[in-house]
Amino acid sequence: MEKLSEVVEHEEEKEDGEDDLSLEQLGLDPRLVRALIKKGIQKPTPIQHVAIPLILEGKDVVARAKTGSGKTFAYLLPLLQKLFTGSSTKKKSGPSAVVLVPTRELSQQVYKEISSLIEFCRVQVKVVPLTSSMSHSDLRTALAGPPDIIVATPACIPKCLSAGVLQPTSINESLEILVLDEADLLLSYGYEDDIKAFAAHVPRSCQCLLMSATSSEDVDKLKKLILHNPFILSLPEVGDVKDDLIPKNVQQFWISCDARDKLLHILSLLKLDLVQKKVLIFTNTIDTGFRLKLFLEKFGIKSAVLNAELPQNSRLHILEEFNAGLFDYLIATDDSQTKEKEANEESNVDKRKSRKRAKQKIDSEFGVVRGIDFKNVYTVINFELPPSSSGYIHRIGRTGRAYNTGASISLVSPDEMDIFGEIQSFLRADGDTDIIVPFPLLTKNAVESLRYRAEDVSKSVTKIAIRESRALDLRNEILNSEKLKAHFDSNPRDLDLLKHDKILSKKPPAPHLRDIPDYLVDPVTQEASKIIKLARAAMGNTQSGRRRGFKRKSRNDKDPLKTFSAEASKRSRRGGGKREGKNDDQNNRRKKKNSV
Ligand SMILES: Nc1ncnc2c1ncn2[C@@H]1O[C@H](COP(=O)(O)OP(=O)(O)OP(=O)(O)O)[C@@H](O)[C@H]1O
Repeated sequence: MEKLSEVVEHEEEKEDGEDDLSLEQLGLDPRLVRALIKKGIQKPTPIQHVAIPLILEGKDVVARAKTGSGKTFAYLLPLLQKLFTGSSTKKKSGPSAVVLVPTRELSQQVYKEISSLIEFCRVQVKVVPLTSSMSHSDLRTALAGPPDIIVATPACIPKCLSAGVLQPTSINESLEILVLDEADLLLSYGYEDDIKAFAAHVPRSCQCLLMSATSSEDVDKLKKLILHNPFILSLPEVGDVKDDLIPKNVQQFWISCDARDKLLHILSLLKLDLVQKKVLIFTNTIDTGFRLKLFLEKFGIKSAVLNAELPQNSRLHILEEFNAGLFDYLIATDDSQTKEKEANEESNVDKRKSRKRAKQKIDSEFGVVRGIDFKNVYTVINFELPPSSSGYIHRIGRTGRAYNTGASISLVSPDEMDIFGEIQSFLRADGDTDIIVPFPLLTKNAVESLRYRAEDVSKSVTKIAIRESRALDLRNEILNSEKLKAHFDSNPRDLDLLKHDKILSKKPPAPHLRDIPDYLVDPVTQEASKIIKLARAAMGNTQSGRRRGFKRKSRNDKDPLKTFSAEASKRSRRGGGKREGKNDDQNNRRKKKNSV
């Protein structure tokens, strides 16, 4: 039986916030409510509003809601509440709850979220994160006790079972709640057999929850495998938009350019201050990520890279630093398909050696994008389009999380028009106009003014330079990783000292490339950049390191992408700065979209 529409429709009626339920009214324990308030959370998101009472009642739930909609608390809060108030005094031989996630990064993230709630609530609940790379003795130690909650990737559980550190009978006797988080990804990460092996030991009485950002055959498969008679919650946010997969507070833009002009375009966007920080940039291969980093470095733009090749400690640390605002630009290489592509590309260079290297080095439980809660990312840039629409949705979902606003810009070359068309039609409701609109702030003149410098510099970023920097970065990070592991447990403050956005080129950037002289920038772009800076100041975003609270109230009126008018800038144009022909039309379309 699937029970959906009445719950969801009720939720949509409350969009204007008139009769929002408070956290207490959801039936949450006062300790949890206090913990949430300490974390700056005042009221539930729509998915929390619907899911929490059902989960507290003991129902199996499948929750599909867009990226950044607060699905983690939607299952964690009732899960913890059940453990706090659990009536059983019998000593358990196994965990009461298991949370399965597709990647190690997510496992850490969920573990930290649970730990901080437990700490705020001051209750005795033990949670452990497990990864399949842990040794048997580490797993044994972690499971001694036993813990109340295990957070793990699915591959871990069969490993624990076969190593004898977790007994099937203990699971069968103890397990009360099983969560499959990011369920749409669990099977695509190759965990089907692991989940099946585990499912055989899950008792029928166990409450099962399945959370996902998109619906797919994989989600249905998992649903059939694990859940009994669940409530299906699917949350489109706005009634008249087909199925708003990407939060409506994220504006999506694209820029058409040749593949060889992508470096030039991204330079123009960043150097001319046309995007708001923090910025997360996606590439499809690790080499492209390094190419971009080296190129930007030459212009004095420091960035860090994040990819599957880096040691796990470094990856976690890079994420922590970026979230803490220690640097503004992160270049991430994502996607499991990318991993294969990367391995294939390398194998052409030196088949045997490289294949071995690719296999060894690229972590199959790594996911940059999927489910990771990047904090305060305002702009996501697709330097290259991902190979699928769902990849696009997960990437863009790193901005506009919870009640924040954000923007995305995709650089699209002619050979990417097919996948771009697919993404557009995937997002578009029947008869609707395109959701991803041309980016209005970058003029042809602005781009051309930087062409000479960009082309000159891009020639110096050779394949050899890329290979060397990639090796150097890896070496540094392996060293960092060991130091990190040993040191930071006891000296958490020292985390700040270890920077990941270090310059990789041998020479420092030339001063004439670091600063773009005014005469090179046309008046329209100058104005756009000025507005972006003002807006940043008005939004309190001058220091990227400061964590901003979530504000329900829209900040659209201060958002330059919403207020910048082509007409106004034309008036102020002093001789020459001609905008790209399409932009007026684009602005009109954009305004129309924004008024929805
Ligand atoms: N009720 C709330 N009010 C404000 N912020 C919230 C609320 N609930 C969660 N958040 C914050 O919103 C952000 C996104 O939440 P979360 O990671 O759970 O999203 P998600 O739906 O799991 O996204 P994804 O599908 O990308 O994994 C987090 O930083 C979280 O702390």
